[in-house]
Amino acid sequence: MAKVYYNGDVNEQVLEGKTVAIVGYGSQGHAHAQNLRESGVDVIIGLRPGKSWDKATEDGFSVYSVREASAKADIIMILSPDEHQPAIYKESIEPELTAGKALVFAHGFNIHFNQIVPPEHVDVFLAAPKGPGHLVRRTYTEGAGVPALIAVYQDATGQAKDIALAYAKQIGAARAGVLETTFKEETETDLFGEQAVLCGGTSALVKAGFETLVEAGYQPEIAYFECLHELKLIVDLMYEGGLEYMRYSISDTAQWGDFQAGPRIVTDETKAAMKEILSDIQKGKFAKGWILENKLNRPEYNAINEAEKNHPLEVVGRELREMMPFVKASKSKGVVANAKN
Ligand SMILES: NC(=O)C1=CN([C@@H]2O[C@H](COP(=O)(O)OP(=O)(O)OC[C@H]3O[C@@H](n4cnc5c(N)ncnc54)[C@H](OP(=O)(O)O)[C@@H]3O)[C@@H](O)[C@H]2O)C=CC1
Ligand SMILES: CC[C@](O)(C(C)=O)C(=O)O
Ligand SMILES: [Mg+2]
Ligand SMILES: [Mg+2]
Repeated sequence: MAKVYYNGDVNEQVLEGKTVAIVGYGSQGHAHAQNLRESGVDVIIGLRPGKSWDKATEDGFSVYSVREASAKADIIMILSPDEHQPAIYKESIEPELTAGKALVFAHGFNIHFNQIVPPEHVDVFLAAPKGPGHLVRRTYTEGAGVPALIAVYQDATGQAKDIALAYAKQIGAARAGVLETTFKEETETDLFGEQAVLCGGTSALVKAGFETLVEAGYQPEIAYFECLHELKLIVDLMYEGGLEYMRYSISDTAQWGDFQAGPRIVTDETKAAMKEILSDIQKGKFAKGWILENKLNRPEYNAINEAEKNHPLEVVGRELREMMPFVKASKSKGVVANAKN
């Protein structure tokens, strides 16, 4: 059984007297910065001039160039997009990495796939929330938290694990649970989870269900509610009490349908595809493709992104959400206001 750390297991005093620089003020960046500050940590922000710089300034932070912030900080957390991190690191962070500082990641991609190679005299660790940044922030303000993983890649000070735990605690994660892992395990499981289940698998399932109903002549609005909107309500039940609680709440008819239809949808073939996806991640094939796609300025990413925005599911969804103020309310909490460019 994995050891899970909670608030009482963690000594946050190791962060006392230390300055944390958060590089990037997007989904994870704004959440880490605001949660750490409210937990009493000294936080500064590293950015290039632009929208995020203005937002972080508006939110009351001292904002510097990434180089200046890296020079001032003891702990440098890189929360810019994975694909920009190697260049930002080389140009603005590496020159300021004096002995005893800590370089921190929320995802292990660039260390695990050797895109960033830090000097031996710094701590390198991971504090990776297992949830979207806007929920890292929202749950913190509600007195709860999103669980996180920590991992130590280099321990130059002998304190890397304690600092990692304290960091995770101060963003609110130890309210929910913090687990120790390795960069390899975090990177491979995170990529697998988002591709096969959480994002890729779920989006494809929702779209296929919607298309099946609409192609059979049913109203798109009904198909949207059935295949997308209600998914959140079902997943909320799973989140609160596992599959058992979800099945307790749904009708027996639905539960029988679940048992009968589930294995016809996710077949041995689907599982074989999942194994292939995992293998591509483990062998570095996915990473290589993503790095190349970025070098070419994302031709495929941009084309698919545009087509997806115009999918009938998205068109009808935008219209229906306009009529649901409680759904739109999440925008004012920052989910869309802080969205990526
Ligand atoms: N999104 C999530 O919820 C999760 C993300 N992670 C990890 O967290 C890290 C951050 O991801 P995420 O929060 O999605 O990132 P975002 O895409 O939200 O980050 C955007 C931020 O990075 C800044 N940025 C972009 N390029 C540069 C640059 N060249 N110099 C300085 N700042 C720059 C942007 O500023 P500007 O406005 O100037 O463009 C903006 O503030 C990644 O490692 C990711 O894998 C881990 C768990 C979940
Ligand atoms: C599920 C996607 C994620 O891994 C996350 C929010 O945890 C990400 O990279 O954004
Ligand atoms: Mg993740
Ligand atoms: Mg991820």
